[in-house]
Amino acid sequence: MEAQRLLHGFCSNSAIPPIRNPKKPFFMIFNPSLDHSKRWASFKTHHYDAPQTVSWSKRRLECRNSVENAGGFTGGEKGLESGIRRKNLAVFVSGGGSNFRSIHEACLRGSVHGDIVVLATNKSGCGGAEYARGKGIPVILFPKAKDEPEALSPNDLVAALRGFEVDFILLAGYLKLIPVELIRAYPKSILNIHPSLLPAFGGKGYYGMKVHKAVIASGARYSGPTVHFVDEHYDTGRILAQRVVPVLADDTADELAARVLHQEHRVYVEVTSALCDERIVWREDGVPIIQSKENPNDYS
Ligand SMILES: Nc1nc2c(c(=O)[nH]1)N[C@@H](CN(C=O)c1ccc(C(=O)N[C@@H](CCC(=O)O)C(=O)O)cc1)CN2
Ligand SMILES: NCC(=O)N[C@@H]1O[C@H](COP(=O)([O-])[O-])[C@@H](O)[C@H]1O
Repeated sequence: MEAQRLLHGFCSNSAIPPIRNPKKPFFMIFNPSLDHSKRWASFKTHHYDAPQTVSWSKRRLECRNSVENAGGFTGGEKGLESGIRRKNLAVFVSGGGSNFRSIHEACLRGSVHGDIVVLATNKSGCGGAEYARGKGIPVILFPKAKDEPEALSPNDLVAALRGFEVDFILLAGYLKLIPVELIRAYPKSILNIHPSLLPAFGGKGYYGMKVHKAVIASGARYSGPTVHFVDEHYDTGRILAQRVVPVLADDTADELAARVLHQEHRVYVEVTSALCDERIVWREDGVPIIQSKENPNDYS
């Protein structure tokens, strides 16, 4: 039976082919969370304006799901009224963990349809780890270091995250390079927040206050957080969201850091909400965009 449904979300997973040129009538989405017979669905785009003037805000993506009611979309499961399954999140921290706490609180109040099921850190005594222990969230150590002998190897880390049935990984002030084993195990499913407008002021050596000091020293008039997908290198993955704050003439690095951090807490919760709602869409040119929660016809 062909079920036509407006699909409010897309799994952000490398198995999903990019959205074809929206001016063309059909493209395919591969939803790996469904069993084999139900994974492909074709989508038809409807244009409200003449094709040459169509903009993302005017385009409605309609899923013509040519399969039976696919698992994972039934309302009867522990899913939302839209039938989208609640997601399991892993967060990686190295420090105080204010972004981690902000996302955890959003999960608890229902702003994010997900649960943080595990925290990973390279610093077992950091603030984020202490907060996790206080909330009953398991803490795992990665990577191995001389002062953390019980930490995990990359393959053990992947196995541990699979054991927690993690869907998405959020880096939040984590200061070590994520290994390729984890990136291959979680394609298009690892995000990071960086405290500058990438690609500026990113890469090896750019973390924490070093970033804000470099921004001020450069004379840049604007800064702000970037949320991006993680690839094998520091800060070079696909940009998903940014927010802009002014850099004031007399700003100290601490004042700029506080202004940026306030926006980090907001944008990371918004992005994590979109991730869990499957509202992240991959454009044909490989750029990820976010479907608005309020208006499914709007993207940013
Ligand atoms: N594979 C990836 N791993 C990580 C990424 C990424 O984009 N791809 N992002 C970082 C977070 N980050 C910036 O957002 C970042 C963190 C740390 C460094 C850095 O230079 N680290 C130092 C070591 C610092 C320390 O141990 O105290 C270094 O590697 O020499 C740059 C950018 C998280 N992982
Ligand atoms: N390059 C990575 C980097 O600099 N990340 C930054 O570390 C801070 C962590 O704060 P938090 O522990 O309070 O969330 C945040 O400002 C985050 O952008």
